Amino acid sequence: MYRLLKVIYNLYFHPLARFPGPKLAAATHLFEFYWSIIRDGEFIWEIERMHQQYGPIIRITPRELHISDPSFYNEIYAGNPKRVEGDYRFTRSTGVTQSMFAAIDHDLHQRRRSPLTKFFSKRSISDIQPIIQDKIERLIKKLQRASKDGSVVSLTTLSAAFTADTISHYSYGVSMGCLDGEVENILTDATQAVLALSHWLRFLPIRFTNAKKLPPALVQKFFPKAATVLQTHQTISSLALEVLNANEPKAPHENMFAALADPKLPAEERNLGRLEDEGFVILAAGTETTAYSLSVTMFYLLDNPEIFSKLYDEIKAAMPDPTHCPSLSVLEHLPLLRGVVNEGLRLSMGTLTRHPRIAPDRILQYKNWAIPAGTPCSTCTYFVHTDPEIFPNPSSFDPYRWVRAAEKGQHLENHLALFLKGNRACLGINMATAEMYMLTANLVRRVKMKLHEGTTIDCVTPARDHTIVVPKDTSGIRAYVLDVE
Ligand code: HEM
Repeated sequence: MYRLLKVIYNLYFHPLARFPGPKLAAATHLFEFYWSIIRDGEFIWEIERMHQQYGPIIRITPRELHISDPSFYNEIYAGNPKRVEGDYRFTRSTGVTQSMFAAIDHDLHQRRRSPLTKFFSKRSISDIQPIIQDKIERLIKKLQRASKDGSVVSLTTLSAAFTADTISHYSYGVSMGCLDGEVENILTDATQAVLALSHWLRFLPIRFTNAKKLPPALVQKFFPKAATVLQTHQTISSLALEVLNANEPKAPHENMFAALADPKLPAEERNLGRLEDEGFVILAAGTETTAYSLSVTMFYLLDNPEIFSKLYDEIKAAMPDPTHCPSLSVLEHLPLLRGVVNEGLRLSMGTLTRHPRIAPDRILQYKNWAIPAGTPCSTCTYFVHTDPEIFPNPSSFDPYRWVRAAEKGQHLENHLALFLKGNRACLGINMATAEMYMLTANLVRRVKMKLHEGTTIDCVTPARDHTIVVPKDTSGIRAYVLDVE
């Protein structure tokens, strides 16, 4: 009876009752459940279809709107001083409830984010170029070995090993060492395992570490992926404990864990659970997305030899000695490299999911529609990055579109939406782009590769939303290494 009344309320009396969209989506969350869970991450394609039928603003669940109009983007993803809140059904989707990402309230989110912002400023990232270059050298050694023994390499796995080693080294001072032995990356396995469940977690609030209460042998036998997640949590947990229990506390500027354990922070903000969750978010966020963007960029470069060769010439002129990479600021000013990085970021999409934001204290006016305060609203990056008005012929890899726009003084980069905008945007933008510029420049300048026959456009074609992008073919970007300089 209650459910029936709720459906009637949702359809006829809810503040969103007059917004366009299918009745089923407005009536019940089962519609979202079907497309996200039964159809395993295909809600985005249903949202695309709904926009074609109902126009730019649609009600996609009983309580949520999706707006596909780039001109409204900055209203949803607003910056300070506007208050912007997270949506509990989304923030719980990673199972890490005490992180900054999961802080719904605007002020709490800003308080959690602020001790970490200095680590990700342009200047701080410019200072860690030697760390990034060190990981690149290790990766190139692996490629050298593959060129000698003729083995096929997975650029997807190697990119994730590179990003995992870089962020672990930078965030708490110890590299995970994925590039040192046989490439093993429990972090990337754990992230993918958690994110594959992200739609379930919108419906069922679970904190992953609760699984710790189960006997480890049982978890390993019946939920091997959860076991990987727990293993990662345990690594992070022991690092957090070390920092919290240190006799001589490290200075907060030494590394991110030390900053999170700063005695000046309120006690409730520096307990073990909080450090574990924030640690997991930083490591996971710093690994998977950038790695995917890197491997997508390499796919398109290897698939377009003419562009590759022009880029090689540009980089060679700036990097005559292949073992001496120029500074980040020099790389960022190479027009074609900049176009390649931007185009790789655009086509990789970053995430395929929707990132809802709530304006808690104001009505958002979209054309004739007054969106009530407190309504979760989103615009998926995919719709911005494939908008033909902004990016003509959007599915083609055309780095020159960025070069042409820059020459005309157009700010096409304003439409690069994968890091989102506003005060809850990605904290790691500078780090992600530094890794993209440096690894791409080094690989193009120093390594001759050829795509494996089984690596096709399907390997970079978005198919499912597991928060991150799951491509049509999940076998990864594989290549032969012909020569290394
Ligand atoms: C291509 C690479 C990357 C993409 C596409 C990306 C994308 C995003 C997005 C969309 C969000 C917003 C999530 C939300 O609240 O709805 C986010 C948040 C975040 N990202 Fe990234 N990210 C990337 C790389 C990185 C890197 C390298 C780091 C380094 C640690 C990082 C750290 C974070 C953190 C800590 C947050 C939470 C920010 C907050 O809640 O205030 N990201 N990222």
